[in-house]
Amino acid sequence: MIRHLILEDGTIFTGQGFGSEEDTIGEIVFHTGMTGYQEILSDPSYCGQIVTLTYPLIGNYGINRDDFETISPFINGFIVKELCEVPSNFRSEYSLDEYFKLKKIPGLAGIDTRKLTRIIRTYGTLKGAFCSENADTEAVLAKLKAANLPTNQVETVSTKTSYPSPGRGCRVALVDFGMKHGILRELNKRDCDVVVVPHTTTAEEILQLNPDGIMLSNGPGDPKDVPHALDMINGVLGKIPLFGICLGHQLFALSGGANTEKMKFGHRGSNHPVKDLATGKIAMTSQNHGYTVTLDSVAATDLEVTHIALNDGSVEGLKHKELPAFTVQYHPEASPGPEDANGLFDQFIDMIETHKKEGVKVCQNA
Ligand SMILES: NC(=O)CC[C@H](N)C(=O)O
Repeated sequence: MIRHLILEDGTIFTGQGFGSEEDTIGEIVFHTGMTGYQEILSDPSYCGQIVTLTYPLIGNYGINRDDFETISPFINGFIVKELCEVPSNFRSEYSLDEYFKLKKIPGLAGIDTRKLTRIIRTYGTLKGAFCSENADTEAVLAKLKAANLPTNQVETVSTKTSYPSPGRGCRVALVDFGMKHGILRELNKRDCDVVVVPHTTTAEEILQLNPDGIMLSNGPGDPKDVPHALDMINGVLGKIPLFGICLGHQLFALSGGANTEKMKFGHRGSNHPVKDLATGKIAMTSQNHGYTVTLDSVAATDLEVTHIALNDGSVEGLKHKELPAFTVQYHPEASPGPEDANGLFDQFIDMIETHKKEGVKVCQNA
């Protein structure tokens, strides 16, 4: 099946459709990782977006049972240069084409993804639409230009009810704004007694769980679309240690009085160097974000910038100057990507232990 991709600037790419035959629209973003397409396509932070991969051959190890970051993907489309139709890996259960048919996600293969990426890098992230060979491209373009991108993605991807992921260690309330399973895996690995709660949970409801710490997950969209989380964050701040990742980091910044803004084309890849300003150490990090904390807005708050991106100097980490709370813009859980920053989960557990020793809270296994 021949399929077109139409960009809002009028560019038309024509390639081979795969997966579902549905026509979708979405914000087009590119990811530069060489591997990890299964984790990328199932990361809820891409909700509503069409993801293109810059690595030229995708699908060669298929889709397996173990590497999902959520149960069902929320992406609106996937674009690759060359699609591997016959995957070869002992874990593979589906080809990308079979999997996308099952999940009703349209794909496009055989277009020049370098050209597409250069357009995004030049003009910034733009809207795009998939349509069939026979569609009236002028009409699709007009519809695309008029279309508003959704603003309720956190509502779409967050759990509707709380659920436990039991352990014998510290109890962590994990606020699900569109949580990647990798975060839960890292907490479970450290034997945390996790309770995953919906994004609408209030500070009182969280404190009633008697947690030793709180984690703010990653998630899709603009952090300013989640204003209800700011009161919750301020309500628990200082009472229990806090760790936030990506959207969680941006919400922490907003709750502390700093600002966020949309980036031209964001950071999505597996090799973004980030500098820890306290130690001077550089970590290679996994990233997926289109918004960032505005550097100049942090100075007037009680927050401090702890990490910066070496590629563009943007804010990559924050901490509260006095209270036990820190956040990062990148993904210490990796999946996909390097695990250089994995120790941040241990830092969080250490922070909880220290907080407990100070007599504020007694942990189950203390
Ligand atoms: N992975 C994330 O949590 C992304 C955060 C936010 N949706 C952004 O694009 O910046």
